[in-house]
Amino acid sequence: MRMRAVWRLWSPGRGSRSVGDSARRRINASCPRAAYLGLLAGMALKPVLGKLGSKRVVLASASPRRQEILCSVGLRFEVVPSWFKETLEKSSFATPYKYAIETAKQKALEVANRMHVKHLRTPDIVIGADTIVTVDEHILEKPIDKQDAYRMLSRLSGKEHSVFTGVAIVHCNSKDNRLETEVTDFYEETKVKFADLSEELLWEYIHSGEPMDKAGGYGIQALGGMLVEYVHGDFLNVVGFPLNHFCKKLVELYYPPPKHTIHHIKHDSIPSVETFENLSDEENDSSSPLQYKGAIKLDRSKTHSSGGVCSPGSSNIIKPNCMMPVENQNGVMENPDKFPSKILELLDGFRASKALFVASKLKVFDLLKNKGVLQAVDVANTINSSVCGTERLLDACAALGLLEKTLQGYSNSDSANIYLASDSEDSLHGYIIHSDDHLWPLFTHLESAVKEGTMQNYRAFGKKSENLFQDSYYQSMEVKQRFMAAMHSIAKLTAKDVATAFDLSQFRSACDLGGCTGALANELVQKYPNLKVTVFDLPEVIANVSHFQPVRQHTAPVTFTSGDFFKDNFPEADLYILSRILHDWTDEKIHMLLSKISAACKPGCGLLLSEVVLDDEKKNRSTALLQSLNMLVQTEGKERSGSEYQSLLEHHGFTNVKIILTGNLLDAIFCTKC
Ligand SMILES: O=c1[nH]cc([C@@H]2O[C@H](COP(=O)(O)OP(=O)(O)OP(=O)(O)O)[C@@H](O)[C@H]2O)c(=O)[nH]1
Repeated sequence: MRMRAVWRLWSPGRGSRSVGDSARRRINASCPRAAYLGLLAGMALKPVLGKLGSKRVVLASASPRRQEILCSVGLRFEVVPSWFKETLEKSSFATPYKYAIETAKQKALEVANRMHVKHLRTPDIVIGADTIVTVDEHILEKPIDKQDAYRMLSRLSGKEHSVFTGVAIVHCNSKDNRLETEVTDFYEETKVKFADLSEELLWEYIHSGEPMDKAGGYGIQALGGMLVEYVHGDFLNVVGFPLNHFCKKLVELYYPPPKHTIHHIKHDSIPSVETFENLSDEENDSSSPLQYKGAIKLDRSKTHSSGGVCSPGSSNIIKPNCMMPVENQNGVMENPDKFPSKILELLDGFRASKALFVASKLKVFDLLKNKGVLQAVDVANTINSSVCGTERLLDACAALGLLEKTLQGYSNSDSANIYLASDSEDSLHGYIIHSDDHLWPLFTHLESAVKEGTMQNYRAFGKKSENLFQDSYYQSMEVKQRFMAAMHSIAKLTAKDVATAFDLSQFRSACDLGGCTGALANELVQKYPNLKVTVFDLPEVIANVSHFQPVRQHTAPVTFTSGDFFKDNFPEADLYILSRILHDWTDEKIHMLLSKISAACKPGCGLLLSEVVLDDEKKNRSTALLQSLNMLVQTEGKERSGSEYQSLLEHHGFTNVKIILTGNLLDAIFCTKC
């Protein structure tokens, strides 16, 4: 059996497939019931997603497979890999799965604590997982070297073994600055049987490099799939995350079924599709004040009635658009109406954005940060606006979670104090104003941009953009400062995650090409005190960087040098950085730039990119895909997928391309010059 044919099934190279695809294909071929359940899992998560949509969900895992499994069902989450060392004493656990659960729990708790203490960003939910393989009463984790992989795989050869994934879902709450956590955990077991493996096959597989970061030393979703005779149970559990069981847990946690319906639900291994679809609307949220709780107790004739009025106070009259579940003839709860909540939310999106923009522009958040609590009339007087208009704006902001409203008046929410006040360290004010003044007018011409396939700067601002940056962003001092403030906001928000995505400790000098205000550079010198970082950017930018510099920084200062990276020679360095640069340009210009960088790089030099990385199929990451539209209306560039970046980079002699989806607004890509 030769292995070359399916190589790259998983790696982010061209022709790679997502775990969803490869997993589904395999399940379909070998286990129709599992295929059915796999599909159900996707549907099941959707309604729960609505529930999680407003929460800050963190995946405490560096495993790209876990990230992709959860991404593929549309869950929105940040990735913060756990620093917990997997060194629990195995013999102290009565069963292997208890060990996996405890490790998963410790991984998640470590991240919850770290985020709470260090970053003052207490997540709502942290998910941790740990996958182990057990055979002949041995627990196998990830091999430490090739010999170890050999020992593991030869143990598995010709036998059935178990794969356990322990999962911990940690709900967090910050009370008086103390972190409170509530842990829900579970495990899933899948049995896998290996064929007899010849020495030659075994070593060929080990030399492919695939076993090294995988529990038991194999990746069932890729080459390792060829070693497998059968799988009994959840395939994705073997890959690293038991999605189906996870969905069931979420449903259990968020939608405990009303008692009298339990016996009606047809249980296969998970509740039927209809039951999950019932959950898709916020209005079914048991914590919602508009939940129409009483209606569930209606006698059947009333439940099936189609007339009447539905109001919170009149529980025994029901109309279909109240989205109450009703029983169908099989006794399964169904939603009579497919209410278009998602579409309505999108329809409203621009109103919410504009409310945020206007409140920011009128400095409402600055005012409330300084004054604490104010009545609408006081806010109106201070911002020189009508009382009736201000009151509606404040109410809308409160309903959107940006403000808090009590009898005493309006005050900032925690996140408004951190991100919306213009003087706060992590303020997004600059980006909000840029969005209102620059992106909003451009987006009003999205239709033309789509029809013509070009940027809309001329239509929006009456200026031809022959030289994008000179003509669009640096045409006046005011626009330039606004643009720099916007870039600074995003760079500050993302810098830590980008700077820590890869270990860059071997580098001594770095040059951030187009590094603007130096926000990422300043983060890098903090993390790597021995790294000398130069920011190289246009003279117009460099002339204005001073007031963006940190006040108290106990590291060697970042150096700023002016020049045009397309035309001028840039400073020598052993690490080059391009953050949000490539997405501005066409492939042709990118080739020009990468070829210059490649020529400047000695072998072993590194190149760090930070960009929004699209999934290869360009269908999952809506924020990233909307960002690509953003590039369409204002530049000649676009956002690209991991494979597209990989191919651009490899073309210029950069190898070992690694991508980390940080869960933040920018992802990180690292490669080295061979
Ligand atoms: O068939 C496959 N089996 C297992 C995997 C991958 O193996 C690892 C398991 O390791 P662990 O649970 O310790 O997770 P890590 O990768 O170290 O990430 P954490 O940060 O979460 O500790 C996991 O990545 C599985 O996906 C596989 O790919 N195929």
